[in-house]
Amino acid sequence: MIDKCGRKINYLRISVTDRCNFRCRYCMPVEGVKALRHEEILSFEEILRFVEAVAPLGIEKVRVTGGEPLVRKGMVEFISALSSIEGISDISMTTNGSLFKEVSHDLKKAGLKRVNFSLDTLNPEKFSYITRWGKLKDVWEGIEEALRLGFNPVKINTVVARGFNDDEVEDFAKLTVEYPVVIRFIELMPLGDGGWTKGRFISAQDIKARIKSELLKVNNIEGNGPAEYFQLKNAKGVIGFITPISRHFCESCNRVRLTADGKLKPCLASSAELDVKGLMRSGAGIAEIKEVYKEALSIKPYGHNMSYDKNDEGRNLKRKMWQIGG
Ligand SMILES: Nc1nc2c(ncn2[C@@H]2O[C@H](COP(=O)(O)OP(=O)(O)OP(=O)(O)O)[C@@H](O)[C@H]2O)c(=O)[nH]1
Ligand SMILES: C[S@@+](CC[C@H](N)C(=O)[O-])C[C@H]1O[C@@H](n2cnc3c(N)ncnc32)[C@H](O)[C@@H]1O
Ligand code: SF4
Ligand code: SF4
Repeated sequence: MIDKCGRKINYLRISVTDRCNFRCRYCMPVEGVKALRHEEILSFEEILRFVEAVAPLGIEKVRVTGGEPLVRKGMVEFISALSSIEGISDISMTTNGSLFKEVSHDLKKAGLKRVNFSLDTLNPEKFSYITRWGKLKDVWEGIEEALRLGFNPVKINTVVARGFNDDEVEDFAKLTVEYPVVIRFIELMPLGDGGWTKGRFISAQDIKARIKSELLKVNNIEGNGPAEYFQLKNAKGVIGFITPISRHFCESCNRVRLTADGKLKPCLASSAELDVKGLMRSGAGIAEIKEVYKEALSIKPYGHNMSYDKNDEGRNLKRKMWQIGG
């Protein structure tokens, strides 16, 4: 479907859980996180019913995210069921990668096409610091396994934070010489829940400046993501910059989101949400689900006004990244 701003919406991001086995410092607080109760989150059957309803309205691509999607039991069966829905041609996952290796083969067989790993440092001690207790080795083995199994492309998302990993930008970029991965540097958004804010922000322009090697412009990387791409000479992989703050890409936005607790969100950076769970649990059928989806598109904002300028905490959105499905 085309929304009121003329954008083709074909991408649904589904958060399958608000739980996570990490507590990345820019994302979640270490304590005080009250996880949703089992009955508060959509069952896989409910999510599948929703996808079946919206696929005929133009949703072709589905990304599974969270929280950490792989902490939810039954992911392989869920991916398999998703991939059998008519019209869904691209199923991908965004994961911290720590639990990926052992289920990677089954996920591939079930129909998962692409994986984006989040990895913010290449230093094991810094990795345990940023995630609070994670092991870099687990994630790296997951990435290598994804490459071995032929997931394509394999993307690595790196949120760059001043004073934490801005000294590693060149090292990340150089990974693309040896590995056929897509490294995407992401600007820190004021949607975190860990107290990392304005002082940690670095614009993509400044991130780029930390790469001393020549960057050659590249087009057409598979995926829906809002990034600008480059390549180092003779590299197997590609480098991208995601610029939610310094250069908005909302005019080409193609996505809506379903939260773990069953709210349909037309935009990551808006508190607007429609209650799909309540609707489905009150016995609504496919036609009513379609109507609520159309309503979401009709209120999808043209853009966002997240910024660090108004106050240091950014905007007071009702939900943070881990609760929306970053
Ligand atoms: N402002 C904004 N940022 C987004 C949006 N979607 C994703 N991002 C940012 O981009 C990062 C990467 O997102 P991914 O989950 O890897 O998904 P993607 O970029 O859509 O992925 P591909 O389909 O592989 O291109 C997220 O962690 C966010 O920081 C969005 O709709 N708006
Ligand atoms: C919320 S996580 C959910 C999926 C999974 N747990 C993971 O880490 O990939 C999705 C993405 O959001 C990013 N993210 C979290 N907080 C962010 C923030 N404040 N600004 C920018 N990106 C953020 C993470 O780095 C990760 O790449
Ligand atoms: S970024 Fe992902 S892995 Fe890290 S705390 Fe947030 S949801 Fe968990
Ligand atoms: S901020 Fe909203 S409108 Fe802009 S790209 Fe993200 S979801 Fe789309």
